[in-house]
Amino acid sequence: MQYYDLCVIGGGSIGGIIAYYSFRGGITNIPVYYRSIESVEAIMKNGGLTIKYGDKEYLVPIIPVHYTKPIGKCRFIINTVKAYNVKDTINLMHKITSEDSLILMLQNGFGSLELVEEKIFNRYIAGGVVFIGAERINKYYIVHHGGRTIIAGSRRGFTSKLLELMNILNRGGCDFRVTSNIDLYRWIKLGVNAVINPLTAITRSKNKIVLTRYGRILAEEIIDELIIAAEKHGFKLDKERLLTTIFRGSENTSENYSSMAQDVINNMPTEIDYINGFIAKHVGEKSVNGVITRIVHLIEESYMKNNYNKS
Ligand SMILES: NC(=O)C1=CN([C@@H]2O[C@H](COP(=O)(O)OP(=O)(O)OC[C@H]3O[C@@H](n4cnc5c(N)ncnc54)[C@H](O)[C@@H]3O)[C@@H](O)[C@H]2O)C=CC1
Ligand SMILES: CC(C)(CO)C(=O)C(=O)O
Repeated sequence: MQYYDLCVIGGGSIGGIIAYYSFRGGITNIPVYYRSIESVEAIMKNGGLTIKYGDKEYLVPIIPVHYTKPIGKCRFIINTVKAYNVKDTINLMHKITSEDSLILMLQNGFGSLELVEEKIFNRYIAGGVVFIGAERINKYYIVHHGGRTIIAGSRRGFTSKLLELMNILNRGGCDFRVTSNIDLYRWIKLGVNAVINPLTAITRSKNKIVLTRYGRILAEEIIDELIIAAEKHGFKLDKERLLTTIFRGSENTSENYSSMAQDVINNMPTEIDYINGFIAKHVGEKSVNGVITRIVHLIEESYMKNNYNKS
């Protein structure tokens, strides 16, 4: 059985960026698991992934693998598929891990980490929040639009494995930090995503749309409800600090189309149920977050075939 230091599941925008930082951090053989065979072939032909960061392009020589054909076990597994695809990767995660492996889930919103914690035992499991803007232009070309921070932590108690992963990614230039209170950061990141993602998706705009007059008004309305939801889970969030974080995040990734705007532009499903839909579940479906969730679902229905008759 072949052993690898680090594998990525889901070679999209963030998966590609993780491969980039890992390679620069000294990991040379990085299996990246793809859902489509066309992606595997395109990346082989290109000799790896091309990552554009600033005005430079870097070729990252990964090992592209189809997710149905695992090639060995991994010490670190970074899962970067969309939240609604996580359930399809459970089997793969079982196959490519041993009891010594650490799985890091990097999905936005709430639900993905919980699902993996529920389904996978005898493994180290952590969650992380990503403050990086990235865009997949084609199957092998990804643009890094800014931000470089990832905060990670395990809800199953401290593990030094996260510090090992931190060393690799820090060496590669990623500002990867480890926290003992990952849920606090997940709530803060939920605030960032609950504002930036739907506003950019509805308007098909870059992240800087949030900095406009109406972007700021809606941000406040969304955040007021998030604070109520967080309180129900025992987290007291400060509104002004949260808004500052959100507006700073929009500035740092101003030229990025958020992951949800990219979904809408590419006629793909969105993660709205894991973000604003999750908040609406706590504060009522008639809330601002409830309305935003339904508007994004309406937009999805406008392009997802055969959905028009669904109730
Ligand atoms: N793009 C961004 O700027 C940011 C994204 N995020 C979050 O990171 C996560 C990933 O987002 P993106 O990279 O933008 O998504 P993406 O859609 O670009 O990439 C996800 C990839 O996973 C692949 N995939 C789906 N099912 C699979 C399977 N069973 N096996 C292997 N691969 C599979 C898809 O084909 C796709 O290429 C999301 O939860 C998103 O919210 C967080 C921060 C920033
Ligand atoms: C940080 C941000 C807002 C970057 O665009 C993001 O998390 C996303 O696009 O999903």
